[in-house]
Amino acid sequence: MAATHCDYRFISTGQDGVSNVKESSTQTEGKVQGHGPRLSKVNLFTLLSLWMELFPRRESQRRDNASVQVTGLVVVHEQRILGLHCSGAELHAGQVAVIRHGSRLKGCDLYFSRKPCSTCLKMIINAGVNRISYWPADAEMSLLSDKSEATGSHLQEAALDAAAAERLKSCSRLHICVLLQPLANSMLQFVEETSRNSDFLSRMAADDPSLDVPELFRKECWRNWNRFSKIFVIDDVEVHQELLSKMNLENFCTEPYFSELRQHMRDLIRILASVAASVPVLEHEYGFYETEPTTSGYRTLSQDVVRHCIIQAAILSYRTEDPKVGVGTVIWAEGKLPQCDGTGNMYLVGCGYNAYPVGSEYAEFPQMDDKQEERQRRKYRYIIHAEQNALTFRSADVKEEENTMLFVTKCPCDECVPLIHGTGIKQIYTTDLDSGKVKHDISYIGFNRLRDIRKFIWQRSSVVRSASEQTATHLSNGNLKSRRQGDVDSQCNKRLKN
Ligand SMILES: Nc1ccn([C@H]2C[C@H](O)[C@@H](COP(=O)(O)OP(=O)(O)OP(=O)(O)O)O2)c(=O)n1
Repeated sequence: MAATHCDYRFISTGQDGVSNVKESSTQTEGKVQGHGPRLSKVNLFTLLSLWMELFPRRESQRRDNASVQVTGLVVVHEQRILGLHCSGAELHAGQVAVIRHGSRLKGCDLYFSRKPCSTCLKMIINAGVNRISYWPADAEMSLLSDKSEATGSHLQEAALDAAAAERLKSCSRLHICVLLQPLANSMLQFVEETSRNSDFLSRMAADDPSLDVPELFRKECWRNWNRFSKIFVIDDVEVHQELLSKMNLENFCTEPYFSELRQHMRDLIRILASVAASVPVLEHEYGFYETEPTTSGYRTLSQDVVRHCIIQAAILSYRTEDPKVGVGTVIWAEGKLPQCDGTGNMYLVGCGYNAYPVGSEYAEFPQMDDKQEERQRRKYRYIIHAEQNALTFRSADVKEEENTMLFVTKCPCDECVPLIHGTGIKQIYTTDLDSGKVKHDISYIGFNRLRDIRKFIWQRSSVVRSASEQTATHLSNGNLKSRRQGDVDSQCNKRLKN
């Protein structure tokens, strides 16, 4: 499919090979073929911007003005993520980016979950940003007439804002466009299958073999899809076309571009729904809990924020280069600056996924795992782990006086544990499915021995655990089994299955 407009581009890797936005990826270019399907960088950044819009927020971070919508933002410099943001109570996402990055925005690409308003746009243009991409649904200044508070005057303001945004766009050299790429073949299926087999769901299956994990996963996907599609997909085709026209995207309204656009949007939302289902919402039953609670001065995050960060890591894992196992990491710190972001005082330190060394060519390094008898032909000595990439290419330093937290989708291994420790990370949020094991050429022994970092592990909640411990009793067959364990398990299962 051809690019449909000189400024607004819907990037296709299709028949005519249009690729006006070349993926000048650092460590991964040219290695897509031959591996399992992986997310393109454009889609990865787009998905992360949508997910940032959904960052859980406290009452004090909520916006009062319903016609200005919460917006997620990913700041990218030379294909690397510098910041993950969302609007705060007072500030729009674009304003947050200006406050957080200042003149470092020069040359950056910004991925917004909604078309930014003119107030943000003028500052972003002024900062010398390279490119802005936004999700082609409703704008930050809502253009939808059925918004409860969108009275006539709000809509008038929104129309004026859209006109100003157009004028700013046409008078600047900045590319403001819609970047979406069709997913690689079988990507949806691959994400569904791997998310269903996530370490988080596998931990639950190991805890309770009678748990119907596929069914739990299916329900979570469905719940997520219903929620996300209401926010990110305009159900009514005519309303969507009208919106696109208001944003000067009429070229998308013609067929077959319009149907293709909607299909790509829905596909990405399905990806988001599956990845989010890999860590199900099971309040009071499962969560990230500290195994050996310490009395460190730092507060612990709420379960919904932890889950949000873990899912950021899970999204990143779909950019892996490992032929079999994708791992993602994000590192966040709690800063001392006043809260301006919708994330409170949290800021991104770094993020990464497992991949071969930067600049390596396709198949330059061994790709086999333990199935290859000859150990020198296995991948393990060549792959850079997610944590290693996140630490190496971090966008901020780790400060001794701040609480820096690492979120990773697989238990840190013995190669990474000393690095994490040495960097000054204060908290780790992960799964311990592999902890204490030596699997193939990777050892996961050191994680248990880590003492001065607080570890929060995906597990049954302490309420459920202590209920079973208190009533532990020996059954006649000699196994230690809780008397009430059966009741608790079945209650838990009932809720999980409902
Ligand atoms: N905290 C971690 C743990 C692992 N890895 C990476 C290193 C490898 O690229 C991959 C693990 O590879 P394996 O194929 O050995 O994975 P498993 O042992 O999980 O596979 P399986 O259990 O299916 O044998 O994950 C990572 O980046 N960060």
